[in-house]
Amino acid sequence: MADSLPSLAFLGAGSMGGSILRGVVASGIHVDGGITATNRTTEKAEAFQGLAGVTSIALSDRPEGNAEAVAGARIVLVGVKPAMVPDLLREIAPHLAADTIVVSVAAGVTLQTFADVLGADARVIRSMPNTPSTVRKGVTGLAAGTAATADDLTLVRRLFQTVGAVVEVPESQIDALSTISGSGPAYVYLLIEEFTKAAVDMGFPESDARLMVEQTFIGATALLEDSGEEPAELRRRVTSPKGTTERAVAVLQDAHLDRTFADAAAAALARARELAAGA
Ligand SMILES: NC(=O)C1=CN([C@@H]2O[C@H](COP(=O)(O)OP(=O)(O)OC[C@H]3O[C@@H](n4cnc5c(N)ncnc54)[C@H](O)[C@@H]3O)[C@@H](O)[C@H]2O)C=CC1
Ligand SMILES: O=C(O)[C@@H]1CCC=N1
Repeated sequence: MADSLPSLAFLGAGSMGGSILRGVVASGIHVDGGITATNRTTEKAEAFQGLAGVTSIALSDRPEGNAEAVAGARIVLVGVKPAMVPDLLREIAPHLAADTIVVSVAAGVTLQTFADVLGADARVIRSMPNTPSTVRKGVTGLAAGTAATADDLTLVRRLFQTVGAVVEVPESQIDALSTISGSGPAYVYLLIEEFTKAAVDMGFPESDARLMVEQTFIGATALLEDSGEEPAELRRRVTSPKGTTERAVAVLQDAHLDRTFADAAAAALARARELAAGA
């Protein structure tokens, strides 16, 4: 792993940009020239004040903040909502150096959209990270634009490896990756919420229900990571023949989780295509 990163600008450090920023800071990696984050409001900007090596700008106080952040950065992360990306790119285009690497985290926004605004020579890499990047357990997909060099991709891979695992894919697959690992944390939290309701319905106080469910998810996934076993084998070890788990798993399988997850991913993919079309 590299021991330093070049200067970073996070334009839009909300849920996602903020997660990457916090993960990078938590990693302790040295960032040559530091990190600048911009957000619209002072409230959002204050969330990053006091973080070592981070300059946090509220655009409400400093309207030129994005231009300032870009001027000092080697890697610029575009972390605003998809519909806001073209306007932001028009704003920063005059301030980008020829070798600035622009990294998008926006769902659905294509490399072509970036090239349309920044020009075909702009060095753009599409990323699709997820929020566990905050605790350096993220998964990030990367797809490089044609003008990005191999060294650019190496630098950006290094950035995201400081906050988790990295998967390189062609751009044609990045929206599909988003439906799995980008959105995936939300699916996991939904399962936790619903499972907790089942525990409360069995008479447990909310606090005990939460502890049982959350520690079960944390423990089961930690065991998966630590053991290196297949999930199916770990499930088998819980499921005694003719025992209680077998009955519960049969009910879950009857609910066609396989089809439900496939349908959910397909719905997310359809929405990514709408976003790509500017909807
Ligand atoms: N939330 C998630 O789990 C993931 C989000 N993404 C992508 O990340 C992007 C941001 O999503 P979230 O972080 O969820 O939204 P968010 O609303 O939490 O963050 C967006 C931030 O952008 C700031 N902002 C708005 N206009 C700005 C401007 N002109 N200049 C600088 N900052 C500006 C806002 O102050 C806000 O803090 C989206 O494009 C989304 O597709 C990608 C992967 C996962
Ligand atoms: O919901 C969204 O559009 C973004 C992309 C993946 C996760 N959050």
